[in-house]
Amino acid sequence: MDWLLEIEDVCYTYPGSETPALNGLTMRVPRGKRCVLLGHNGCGKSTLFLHMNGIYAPERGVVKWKGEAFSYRRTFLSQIRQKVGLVFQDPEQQLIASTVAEDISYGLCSAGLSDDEAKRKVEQALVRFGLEHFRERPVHHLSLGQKKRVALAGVMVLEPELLLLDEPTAYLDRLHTRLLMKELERIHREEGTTIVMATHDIDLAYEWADWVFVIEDGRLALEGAPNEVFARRDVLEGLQLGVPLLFDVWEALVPSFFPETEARPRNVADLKERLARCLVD
Ligand SMILES: Nc1ncnc2c1ncn2[C@@H]1O[C@H](COP(=O)(O)OP(=O)(O)OP(=O)(O)O)[C@@H](O)[C@H]1O
Repeated sequence: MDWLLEIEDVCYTYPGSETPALNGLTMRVPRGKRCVLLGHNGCGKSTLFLHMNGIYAPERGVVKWKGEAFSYRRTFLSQIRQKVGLVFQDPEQQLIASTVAEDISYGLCSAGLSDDEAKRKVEQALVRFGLEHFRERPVHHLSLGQKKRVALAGVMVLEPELLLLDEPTAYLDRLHTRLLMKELERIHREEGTTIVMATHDIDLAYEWADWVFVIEDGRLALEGAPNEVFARRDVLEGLQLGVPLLFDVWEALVPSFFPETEARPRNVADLKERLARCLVD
């Protein structure tokens, strides 16, 4: 496999803390994949993201971009932050400009785009995230979910090669979760963006991802294709993470309705279709 970003034996302990947040973590992000990062509160997901775009430097271990170790010099860091976009869990940490349109255009202007080109991209992003009516709104007048959408738009408009999303659906309602997932699908398909999403939504993880990482106590506990990872019910239940609802439903239907050899459905629509066919037969 072709790795975009590699984390090798990385350790990191916050000042004043006795327990390491990352404790010998080794993992590789496969290029072009939609990856999810699963794990309990406090297992180290956000700390890992902060290492992946060079905001934090590891105490021990190495982070590599396309096989090259991070150097942490100013020029290297400014280049890596153009390639690796990070949307923080808390949008309040991300928003800087006074209005929504200014905030989304902030990174584009620093990237040296012409005013016309930046304006065109900002308009597109406003529509894609359902923010067209908030264009001139002061950022501090927005709800938390609206702020989260502005933060997502402001990073995604920069078209990073690797997009890191720390719980992107937190605070989003159903409609805006769907809009976000549609947008992630589009950038993955059209621009080949590699995406890593930290989430607690195991059902969304199963339907969306093509690679899954499970982190526990600052280390990699499990990784692989969703069907392989979620088949490890023993490990996932031992970690109190559980398995996707579709897995449980499928197991209740096999073998009475479907043979054990049949591949598992990846989403609800797929299951509905198969059930309809099965009931007609
Ligand atoms: N600024 C900080 N100072 C001290 N300790 C911290 C700091 N930030 C995080 N930690 C600790 O580091 C560990 C890892 O935290 P991190 O935020 O990376 O977890 P997480 O997996 O992202 O959690 P969540 O699912 O709740 O977002 C936790 O034990 C946390 O308490």
